[in-house]
Amino acid sequence: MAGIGSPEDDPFDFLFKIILIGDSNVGKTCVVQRFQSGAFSDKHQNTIGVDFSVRSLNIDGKKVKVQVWDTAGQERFRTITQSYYRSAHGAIIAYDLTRRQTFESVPHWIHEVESLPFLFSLPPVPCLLFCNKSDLAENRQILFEEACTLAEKFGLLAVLETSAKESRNIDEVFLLMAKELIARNTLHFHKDGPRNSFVLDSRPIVTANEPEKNCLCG
Ligand SMILES: Nc1nc2c(ncn2[C@@H]2O[C@H](COP(=O)(O)OP(=O)(O)OP(=O)(O)O)[C@@H](O)[C@H]2O)c(=O)[nH]1
Ligand SMILES: [Mg+2]
Repeated sequence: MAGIGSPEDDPFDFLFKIILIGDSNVGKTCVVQRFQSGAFSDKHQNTIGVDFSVRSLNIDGKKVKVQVWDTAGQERFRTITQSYYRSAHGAIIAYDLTRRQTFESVPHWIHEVESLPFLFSLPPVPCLLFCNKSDLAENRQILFEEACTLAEKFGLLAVLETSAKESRNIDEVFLLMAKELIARNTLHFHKDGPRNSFVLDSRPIVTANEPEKNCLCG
């Protein structure tokens, strides 16, 4: 599997493709922008289709490229966004803790992930939940404990409260997912690939152990 651009110019140890889903206006794009560039803008523009971004992380001395596909939450883009699911390694689902409706949509998003074919993961597809806008806690409509219960019920990896505005828990979301993907995937050495690199094989991968299901409560 090829990396982005020239592997010689930009070698990496791992490459993970992560799909970001959830209702419109929960702050998916703001979270990705904060993760990628450290910036936050109040200027709002709904995503049209899918936006793509990439950031390299250093995890335990390894260079990990995280490609994030930030999807539009609006219903009218659903056909386009679903076409990106199958080449993702993991899914991150977002809701807005000030709007209960966005939390009630989470089972629907989980169902979408479970019902669509993923090329690079066998079920259960690693799925992580975050509740955004924790800076607006005074308008909270969903207790964190409710989110933990839901995460446990559906076997999600973790649930985190984030704020793109105040830069809370943003890197942690992607780090948790990347670490989980490193832990659960069998890696194959590609002789012709980037120097000193292991990249994910494009076959579905069987894991020996069930991933630990965490709810980061408290
Ligand atoms: N207070 C607060 N506002 C936020 C936060 N994150 C995003 N917003 C605001 O929420 C609105 C929606 O943000 P987006 O990132 O565009 O939402 P989205 O989920 O990408 O929406 P779609 O692209 O339509 O799916 C914008 O007005 C943001 O400024 C946050 O952490 N705190
Ligand atoms: Mg968006």
